[in-house]
This record gives sequence, structure tokens and C-alpha cells, in this order.
Amino acid sequence: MAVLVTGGAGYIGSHMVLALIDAGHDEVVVLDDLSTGFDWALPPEVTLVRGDVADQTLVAETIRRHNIDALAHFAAKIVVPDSVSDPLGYYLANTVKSRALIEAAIGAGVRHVIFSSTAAVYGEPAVVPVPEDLPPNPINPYGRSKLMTEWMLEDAARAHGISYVVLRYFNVAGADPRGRSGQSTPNATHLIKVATQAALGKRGQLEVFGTDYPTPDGSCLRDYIQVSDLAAAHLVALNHLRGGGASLTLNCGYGRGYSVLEVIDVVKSVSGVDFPVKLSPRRAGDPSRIVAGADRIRAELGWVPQHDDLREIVTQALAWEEALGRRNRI
Ligand SMILES: NC(=O)c1ccc[n+]([C@@H]2O[C@H](COP(=O)([O-])OP(=O)(O)OC[C@H]3O[C@@H](n4cnc5c(N)ncnc54)[C@H](O)[C@@H]3O)[C@@H](O)[C@H]2O)c1
Ligand SMILES: O=c1ccn([C@@H]2O[C@H](COP(=O)(O)OP(=O)(O)O[C@H]3O[C@H](CO)[C@H](O)[C@H](O)[C@H]3O)[C@@H](O)[C@H]2O)c(=O)[nH]1
Repeated sequence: MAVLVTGGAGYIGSHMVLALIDAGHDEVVVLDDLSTGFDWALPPEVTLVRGDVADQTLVAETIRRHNIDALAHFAAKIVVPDSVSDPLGYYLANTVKSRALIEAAIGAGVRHVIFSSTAAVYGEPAVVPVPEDLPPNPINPYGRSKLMTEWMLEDAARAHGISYVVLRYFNVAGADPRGRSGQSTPNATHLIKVATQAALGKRGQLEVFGTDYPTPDGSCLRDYIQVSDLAAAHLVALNHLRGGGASLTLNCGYGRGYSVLEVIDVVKSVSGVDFPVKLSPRRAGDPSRIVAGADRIRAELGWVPQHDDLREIVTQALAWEEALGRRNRI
């Protein structure tokens, strides 16, 4: 049986593809429209089907042709402030298209779904670290668009007898420790990516969006999870589902928050570059602090992170950013 990875040419999806191949899965099929992903991010043995997740004919044909039993659905639009300025674009990409994909996948015989959800479903949680059973309350269209897909998947799974794992990622960062993939999006907005670009002189400065939050240093707190650790969580989720395990919703984070200013200090220290930092107003849609309650995934899936170290994450991100520059890719 094979796995279909939507968005597999993207940042996190490409690490999932590597994890599957490293674990000996001999058939991995990627469905990606390459809107933000790259075909060069995929190893040659992977089948790339270029197209839209909402193309139900293509999805059904792909699933039948490759005897796919499990779907890992990464494809999405992912930038929180963009979702505030273009909410309908985000509901289309993340909700409407996911609905079409889930329908086609179930119709073509998929039995298991792993869905890339987000800590943004919690909004501005009253409890930190945030446990999975806290009622979701997203504060931006990105989080809402993802929460609706969680609900669709849950309802469809119940109605059609399939099983799923919803993984709510916290802030994903770092790169493949063997240097095979990393965050390659041009004009990326993610803090660690942007900070490494500032350290390498690809950007003139780094802006800190908001220094008046109710946090110890006034900047936002986030839980940064290393991307290969996250991919490994998908592998154990896949084994769980194929082994007949029950549907689950799980946070993916380490349970420890770092402020924006702390992250900048680590990037400066690891790179040895004291790049310019500008203190700016708050960015639209940002919660002040979001840290994972991180116990359930360990208890349910036996997931054990291997890279829970911010300096290591930053070192990997910096090495990837340097490699992109050498290859003239960005
Ligand atoms: N990066 C993070 O910190 C983070 C945090 C929480 C959740 N997530 C979720 O993880 C998933 C992957 O994010 P990423 O950071 O790898 O983003 P990414 O932009 O690097 O990857 C998304 C991939 O999906 C593809 N894609 C987008 N729309 C498509 C469509 N309609 N049809 C086919 N392919 C399409 C893109 O070409 C790209 O390869 C997303 O669902 C995102 O919401 C990311
Ligand atoms: O140049 C920058 C970039 C970011 N930030 C700040 O750094 C923090 C982290 O911002 P990111 O853009 O790196 O990530 P987000 O927390 O906005 O969102 C990320 O994590 C979320 C889950 O927590 C979502 O899932 C989303 O897809 C993913 O982009 C925020 O306070 C942001 O304001 C800056 O100060 N300067």
C-alpha cells in the first residue's frame, strides 16, 4: 500500500517524504501544484503528480493507480497575516479544497488520513501550555480555515468508517539534519527563516512585530518544533492508523516557549552576526503566546523527539539558508 502526500514538495511535506523513504516505504506519491513547493525538493524515486488537491478526477485516478490507502494532507496556504487580508482565498485553499480532496479520497478507497492542522486553532488560549481538549477558538482566518477542515474530517471519518490523526503543529523550524531539505520559500515570513536571512545579509534587518505583549519581554512566545521530529510524528501516526488505532487529535510541539527576542539572540549567537533589529508595531492576527501541551502525543504514539534544542534548530536553518545561497536558489 502506498501513501499520498499532498504538498509533499513543500517545506514540511518534503521532510515527510524523506522520512517515509528513510523508513523503507517503497512507494511514495506526491500531489503538489508547486505553487510554493519545488520539484527539486523531492528525491528521484518519488512520483510527483503535478496538480490541484481539489481536482477530484486527478485525486481519484492517482489513488487508484498507486493503490493508496493513506493520505497525508499538507497542501495549504500558511501565512497568518495574509489570511487576514485575503480570508476568502484562505477558506478556498484550506477548507473548500480540503473538502473536495477528502471526498475524492474516501470515494477512491483511502482508509486513513493524517491532516496538517495548526496551533492557530487555539487562538489566544487562556491556558499555556495548551492541552488538546481546550475548546478551539481561532483568532485569524488561517486558524479558522484549518479548524473547519478538522471538523469536516472528523465528521466524514465517522460517517464513512475511516480513521484519522489530526496533528496540530506549533511553529515548525530547522532543516533535515543531513541537509537534504529545508525551508526554501522565497519571501518567507517565518521568524527563524527571516532571522537566518538577516544573519547572512540576504535581508538588511529583522523586524520584531510587537514589543508590548503581556509576556516576560513584551514579544510573542512560540513553541518551535524541529521539522524532522515533526515528520517522525507523522510516521508513528501512520503506523498507528494502519495498525487499527483510533482517530486522534494531537499537538506537535515541545512544551516550551521562546520569545521573539530570545530567538533573535540565539540566531545572533549561532551565526556570530549582530544583524540590525527594528522594533515594530504588532502584526495582524498574532496571538501573544502559544505553547504546546506536549504529553498526549508521547503517550498515544510513543513519539520521542530527537532535536528538541533551539540552538540545533537554528544551526540547521542557517546551514540550509547558506546552501540555498550557494545553489543560487534564493
Ligand atoms: N510552517 C509552519 O510553521 C506550520 C505550522 C502549522 C501548520 N502548518 C501546516 O503544515 C502544512 C505544510 O506547510 P509548509 O510550511 O510546508 O508550507 P509550504 O508552503 O512549504 O508547503 C505547502 C505545499 O503545498 C502545495 N500546495 C498548496 N496548495 C496546493 C493545492 N491547492 N494543490 C496542490 N498543492 C498545493 C505547495 O506547492 C507546497 O508545496 C500546511 O498545511 C500548514 O498549514 C505549518
Ligand atoms: O520577521 C518576523 C517574523 C515573525 N515575527 C514574529 O515571530 C513570531 C512567529 O511568527 P511566524 O511568522 O514565524 O509564525 P506564526 O506564529 O505566525 O505562525 C506559524 O505557526 C502557526 C502555529 O503557531 C501557524 O500554524 C502558521 O502556519 C505558521 O506560519 C510572531 O510573533 C511574529 O510576529 C517577527 O517578529 N518578525
